[in-house]
Amino acid sequence: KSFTKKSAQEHLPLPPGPKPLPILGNLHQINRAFPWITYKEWSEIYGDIIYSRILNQNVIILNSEKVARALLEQRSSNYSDRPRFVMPSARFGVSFRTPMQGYGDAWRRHRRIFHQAFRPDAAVIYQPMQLRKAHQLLLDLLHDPGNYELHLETHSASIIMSAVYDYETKPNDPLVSMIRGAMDSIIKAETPEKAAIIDAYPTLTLLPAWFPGASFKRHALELKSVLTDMVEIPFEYALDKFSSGLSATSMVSEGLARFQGDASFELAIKESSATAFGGVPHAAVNDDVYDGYLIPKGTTILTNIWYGHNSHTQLLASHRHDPERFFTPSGDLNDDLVTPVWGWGRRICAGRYLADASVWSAIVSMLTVFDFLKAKDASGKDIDFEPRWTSGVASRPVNFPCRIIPRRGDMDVEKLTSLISIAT
Ligand code: HEM
Repeated sequence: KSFTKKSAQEHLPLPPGPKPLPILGNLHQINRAFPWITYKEWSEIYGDIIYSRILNQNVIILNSEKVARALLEQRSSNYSDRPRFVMPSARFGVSFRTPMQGYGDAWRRHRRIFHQAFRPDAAVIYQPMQLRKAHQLLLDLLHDPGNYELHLETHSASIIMSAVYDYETKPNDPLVSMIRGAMDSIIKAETPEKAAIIDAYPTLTLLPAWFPGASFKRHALELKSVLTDMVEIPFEYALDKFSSGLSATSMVSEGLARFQGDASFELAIKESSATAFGGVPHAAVNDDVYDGYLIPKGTTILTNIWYGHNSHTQLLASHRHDPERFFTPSGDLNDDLVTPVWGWGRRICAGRYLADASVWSAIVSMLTVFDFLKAKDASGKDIDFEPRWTSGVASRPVNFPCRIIPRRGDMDVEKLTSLISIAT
């Protein structure tokens, strides 16, 4: 019976998509810096579920929240795997972090550790620390508004370092710089499109690192050493603190206390704690059928979160400043929590409650104290600019000229410090 079902499935069409070339597939048609733009253009022609081929890999792009939910949430057990090579550097043994784990026991251990530390009722423990970090962000912005990008990055890194390792960051912290450097490399270079090229031509990995064109290998080897430091150094710090009985609540101290003596968990705590951020593809475990189309086993599933957002919430583009989108016609808050940012199904972001509270406390604190305005030129006219975005597996706005000025004209560091101490 299962044989008949399988042969019937094999004759089903694949989802619609652009015509592939014999070896390249659709690789040549994809905007490699901003693939989501290509995926959006394809969706206008082919719809919400698109089949494409990158070299020898089947890639299905989900371009709407509806299809993403139908597959990744409602059929979660079939779509909770990760592609074999999410990252090019996985070829060189860089695959210990939670987002890259296949759907199996090691991943389950990682998720348990995250869940214990960051489930909704546990994540509230970190709120006083998050508020303290939001206040530090205000002081940094007041003192040195031109470097706002650095202050925002320091804010999010220092919350993660505190919640995961109970590590208090210092100004210009070397550990934060190291982690920022490693994350930058991952985001820029470790895209699923590049992983597909190396998966199709594994012999490329045999080229010596100095060979022209083998830059990915040089990069992967460098990344391997940076990532090893990123896993070992903060973990050793947290372990020492835990052993001396001095540690406050953190993901590592909670994990060590709970699973002490279980070697597989101790390794999982070390590996999972190095995870700071994910935006990564899913993979289909078995053949599946959706809307009359075949989704073959092993297919890489990419959700175009960017497009999902821009078509989300009554087609109001997320890049427009338009708070009205969160109100009902009668003026009450609607129930839109913009959940697609966290992904879907069993691989949904494991740090979402912590991250949500960090973003919220930082935004409300900044809006209370500052106005964010366009920068002015020498003649006092507003400087207009076209927003630009970084490329890679995650994207953020490129630094743009702006003025961050206190809403109260008499605000200085001393006043702000005293206001903060009254508020806490
Ligand atoms: C605003 C900040 C954040 C955003 C937008 C975000 C978003 C995401 C997204 C989209 C995924 C992929 C979900 C999927 O595959 O469907 C993910 C995975 C993940 N995130 Fe986050 N995340 C954020 C912050 C964090 C933080 C602070 C932590 C940890 C403290 C964290 C831990 C993880 C982990 C462990 C995974 C992998 C889950 C798995 O593969 O099972 N994230 N995140």
